[in-house]
Amino acid sequence: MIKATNLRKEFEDIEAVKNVTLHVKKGSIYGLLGSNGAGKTTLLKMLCGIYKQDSGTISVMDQSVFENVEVKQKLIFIPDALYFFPQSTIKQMGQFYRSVYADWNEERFQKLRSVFNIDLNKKVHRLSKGMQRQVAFWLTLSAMPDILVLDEPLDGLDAVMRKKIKNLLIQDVAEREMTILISSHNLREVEDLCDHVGILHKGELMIEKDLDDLKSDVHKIQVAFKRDVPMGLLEKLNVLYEEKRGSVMLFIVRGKEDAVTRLIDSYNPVIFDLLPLTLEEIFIYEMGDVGYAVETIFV
Ligand SMILES: Nc1ncnc2c1ncn2[C@@H]1O[C@H](COP(=O)(O)OP(=O)(O)OP(=O)(O)O)[C@@H](O)[C@H]1O
Repeated sequence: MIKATNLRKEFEDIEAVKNVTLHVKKGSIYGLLGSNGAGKTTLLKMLCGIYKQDSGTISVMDQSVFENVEVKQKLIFIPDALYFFPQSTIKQMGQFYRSVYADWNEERFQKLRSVFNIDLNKKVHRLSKGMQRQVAFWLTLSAMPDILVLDEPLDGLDAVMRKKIKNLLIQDVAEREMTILISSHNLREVEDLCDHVGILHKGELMIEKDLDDLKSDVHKIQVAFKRDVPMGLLEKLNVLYEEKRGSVMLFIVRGKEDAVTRLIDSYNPVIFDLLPLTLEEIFIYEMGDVGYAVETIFV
């Protein structure tokens, strides 16, 4: 759905995006993670056709996106800093969106009143920051985009509203294969939403991963044996990290759950637990140096 190859963007003295290649598949939710100043906003703006890249290619729905009205009809970008017309009410903003987006769904707009629960006749500028963000989602989801690009979208929303909005997004992905590209400086905030993750660090995409693969392939195990850990076992385990805690060993291993379990059971352990890992742990253990370099996005 979105394909970018060797993208580069420079501002005066800084190379904000360096040679980034990225692919977002139709119907997936791709989390673009990175610390402050990593280049997320710059990259998103290029992918939405707001900035023109200095070099590299971008294809959105198999077309170029820059100054392409047809593609922009189907793609909505919710920026970090929201913009609404001065003095406009939610209703008036809705009328504007309806005039711009051919797929505007009035029925949905009305239905979503019960989710957002804000008076349609309120001027958007008089609403709180979090409420303005809710209005941005309300308008966007009523415009039924095929692609949704979100720059730090959950900032300023309370926990209940975050959950509601995440559910609405997942519903659109499940029901009509909407594609979402979402940036965040916080992995935990989006890990329950994304199926793919890319980590941008100092303008470079360091890692791109399918989260399901990651989660099913890395495990934490606690194990103890009557004597020392059998030598043969260690040779067969793909150990990413190990630590001795008294008589219990903690290992982070890569491999399928069944295979790891069978292998350890065959050595008759006295204690054996296989525990789930958080994404944070997976990144830190599996990515080694890179994991540590991007630690700031786990805060
Ligand atoms: N319009 C601009 N003019 C000059 N420099 C810019 C401009 N926009 C971004 N930059 C620089 O490019 C780098 C990347 O900025 P960008 O806003 O893309 O990062 P980000 O990952 O979105 O950061 P944050 O999480 O803080 O929003 C920064 O060093 C920033 O100062």
